[in-house]
Amino acid sequence: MKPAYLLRQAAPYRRPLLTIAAVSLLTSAVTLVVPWLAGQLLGRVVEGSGTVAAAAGMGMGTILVLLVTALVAGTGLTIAGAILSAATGGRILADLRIAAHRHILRLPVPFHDNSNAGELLSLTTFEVASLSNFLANTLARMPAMLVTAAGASVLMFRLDPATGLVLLLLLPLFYLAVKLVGRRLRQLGYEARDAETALIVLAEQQLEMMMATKSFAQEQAQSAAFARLAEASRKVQLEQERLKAMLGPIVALLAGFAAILVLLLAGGAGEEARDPAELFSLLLYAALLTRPMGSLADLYGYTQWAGGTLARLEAVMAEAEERGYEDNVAGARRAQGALAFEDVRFAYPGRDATLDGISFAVAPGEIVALTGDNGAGKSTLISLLLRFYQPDSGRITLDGQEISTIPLQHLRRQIGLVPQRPLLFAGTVRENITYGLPDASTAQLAAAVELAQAQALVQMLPQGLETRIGDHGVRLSGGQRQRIALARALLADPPVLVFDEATSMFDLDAEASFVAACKEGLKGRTVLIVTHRPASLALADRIIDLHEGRIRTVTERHPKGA
Ligand SMILES: Nc1ncnc2c1ncn2[C@@H]1O[C@H](COP(=O)(O)OP(=O)(O)OP(=O)(O)O)[C@@H](O)[C@H]1O
Repeated sequence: MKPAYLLRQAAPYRRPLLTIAAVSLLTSAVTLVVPWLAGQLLGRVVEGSGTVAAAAGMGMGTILVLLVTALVAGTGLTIAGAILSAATGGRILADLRIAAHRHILRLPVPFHDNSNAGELLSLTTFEVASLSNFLANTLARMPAMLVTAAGASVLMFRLDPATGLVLLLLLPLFYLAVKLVGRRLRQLGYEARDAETALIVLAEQQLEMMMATKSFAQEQAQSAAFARLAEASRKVQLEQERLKAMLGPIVALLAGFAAILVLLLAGGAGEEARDPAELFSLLLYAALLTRPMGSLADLYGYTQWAGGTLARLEAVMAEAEERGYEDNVAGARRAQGALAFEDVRFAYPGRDATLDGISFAVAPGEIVALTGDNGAGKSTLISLLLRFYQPDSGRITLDGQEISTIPLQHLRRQIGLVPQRPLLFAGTVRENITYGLPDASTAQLAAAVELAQAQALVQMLPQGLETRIGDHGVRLSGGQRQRIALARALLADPPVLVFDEATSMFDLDAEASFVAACKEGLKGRTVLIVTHRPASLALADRIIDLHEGRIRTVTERHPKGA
């Protein structure tokens, strides 16, 4: 674990963490006083005199009051410490989650291409939870645990030096045992986390593939795959819990044996009879010592394990965010919509160039169709325009300004994209359409629905725009989903519209009618249409045909001035 990163994470919570540490130190001070007072009380009860207290002139009543006060204070402090730890742990958890999630949303598309959604999910949910628990509970309470252990040892040593000697001899043995078991615990912690993450990843993937599983009748195979992972996770967790279950009590037992030994030595060694008050205190201190010893062993493994999670979190947080985020782009000027690609070349990492030597310009208000074989690079070209990826060379401009210099969100808000596979979420039709413009007016909504040829669909739905779709709602057909995605892009009325096979699932009549409506409704907007279908091609002023990443032909359908 890198302590510097840990300290940075803990820095904003310095105050509550220090408060927890202070409260637990106080608790441990009170805890250390109790055995002594109890010993004195016992001495009074048995013999009528406790040596030290008697010397200090303390009466039995005073001792009783002090003892009760210490017990009540100890209880109060323990409760306060637990609540404080829970509150601080919760705060750290929420903050870490929010920060990690915000960061993940801002990471570039290539990062998401190469990472697994399930792994990110597990990092921001249960892994971060264990980390915040570690910071607030384990780390903040460690000083108190050490102080209790050290305090009990020192006080025992003062009461009886032979005790101290035995303790000193036991210490290296104890350290060795803790280190060995702690190492195994750390390994098991890693394995348990990996097993649990693999399970989440598979479950997520299987839920997404539900219809494929059913149509290929693969339920048994998929169940078996899940069962294997669930079983693996159970086994690791069992081993982990078994070790944990044994560790604390066994260490406590050994410490207990040591205490008995100490008592025997201390009780029998001296020529004079021991003061029963001292003996009783000694016994209580020995009992007190057993608790932190067990916890310290557990702590060692846990610290190592939390370090692993921290390293994963650190790796994700160290990934650079997309360049060009500006928090306030609301006031930026609407673009005219002139686009230009100038000798653009682009290759996905580790692959040959997907696009090469791409040059073309689109004037504001022009409609340009991109066509070409599967894999020719059409969607990639659109991705470059939206700055999902950066060209390796060449320039892409909007209104003459290179897009890499335009604030990212402003650029993207100038472009209404309808992707090949519309992404709709479980919510109402209205929520889905207004996704990019949550405060759209009724008139804007109605216009977008009409232009997307979605009125008939909305009227047909049981609660119109308020009908829930997706999970717990109505399932829509491919063409219906496309209409909603179209309405979503048209709603904000951006100066540039990009339709990537946006009407590929429309029936022919519907497509022809959409094309006709677009001719009228999209006047003045720059439109890029990726399509193979004649009705959409008929809409275009120009058709650019791509072949293996290069422009093969350009067909002017409505030559300028004609
Ligand atoms: N994220 C990615 N990482 C690596 N390679 C990719 C990625 N996305 C696409 N490709 C590759 O880039 C090439 C062009 O893909 P693209 O989706 O741009 O083609 P397309 O012309 O839109 O095809 P289609 O008509 O089938 O939709 C393909 O060979 C594809 O495998």
